[in-house]
Amino acid sequence: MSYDYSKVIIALDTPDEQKALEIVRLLKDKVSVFKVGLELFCSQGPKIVKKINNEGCKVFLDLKLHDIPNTVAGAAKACLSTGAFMLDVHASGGCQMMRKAREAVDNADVSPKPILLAITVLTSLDESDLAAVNINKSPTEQVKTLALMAKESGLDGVVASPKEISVIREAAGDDFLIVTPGVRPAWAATGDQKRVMTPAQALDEGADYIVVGRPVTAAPDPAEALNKLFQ
Ligand SMILES: O=C(O)c1cc(=O)[nH]c(=O)n1[C@@H]1O[C@H](COP(=O)(O)O)[C@@H](O)[C@H]1O
Repeated sequence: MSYDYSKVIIALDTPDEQKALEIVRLLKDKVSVFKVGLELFCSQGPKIVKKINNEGCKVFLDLKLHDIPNTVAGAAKACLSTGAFMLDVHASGGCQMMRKAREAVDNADVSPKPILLAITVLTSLDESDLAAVNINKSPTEQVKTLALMAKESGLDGVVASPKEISVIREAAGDDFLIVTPGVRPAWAATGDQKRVMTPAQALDEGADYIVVGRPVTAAPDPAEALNKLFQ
């Protein structure tokens, strides 16, 4: 079975601009969306987004905004000027916060508008981690609650683990985007990810995008690792 590499987002978790751009240049024939997270953004600032765009690639600007509604609205507005293709906020910031982020995107004079996603339950957390913060629900139940809040707040989709795809689809429908990190080919180490499936399983379950970092970027030959992502 052949899998669609346009659904693959590569996470550039490095503080180093040259290393990030090297990976983009090495993989851009196959993948067109790269993720700039807090490590790269805090090290290099917003200009890194333009530099990746100049390579002909799109950027998921993954800053996981989570604050009071007014502050998140301002930060989302500031993110829009970077030219990002995707932005995210934490669903657990609440519906009012997510609606303010939605308004900031809708009111901005940018075209096309970025996709606005909500983080549900981080893929590094399991049931015992949720219990430790007094959330006495399974990750699946909590993801469903947060995904429905995100949908009600007008967001375009959510970030969740592949294990929750079918529950989100059933609750939120086919036109709600599902982006799944926590993907690990059978040949890769799980590391700090707890709710995982393989990239092939995640796409079979119906993920719109999968996010993968270290199995590709930390491999001795990232291009070869990308080629065998679905094995
Ligand atoms: O928002 C994310 O992208 C994200 C959400 C989540 O729940 N889990 C998660 O791992 N991520 C990100 O996805 C990437 C996964 O990287 P690897 O674990 O190296 O494949 C990292 O950049 C994380 O910040």
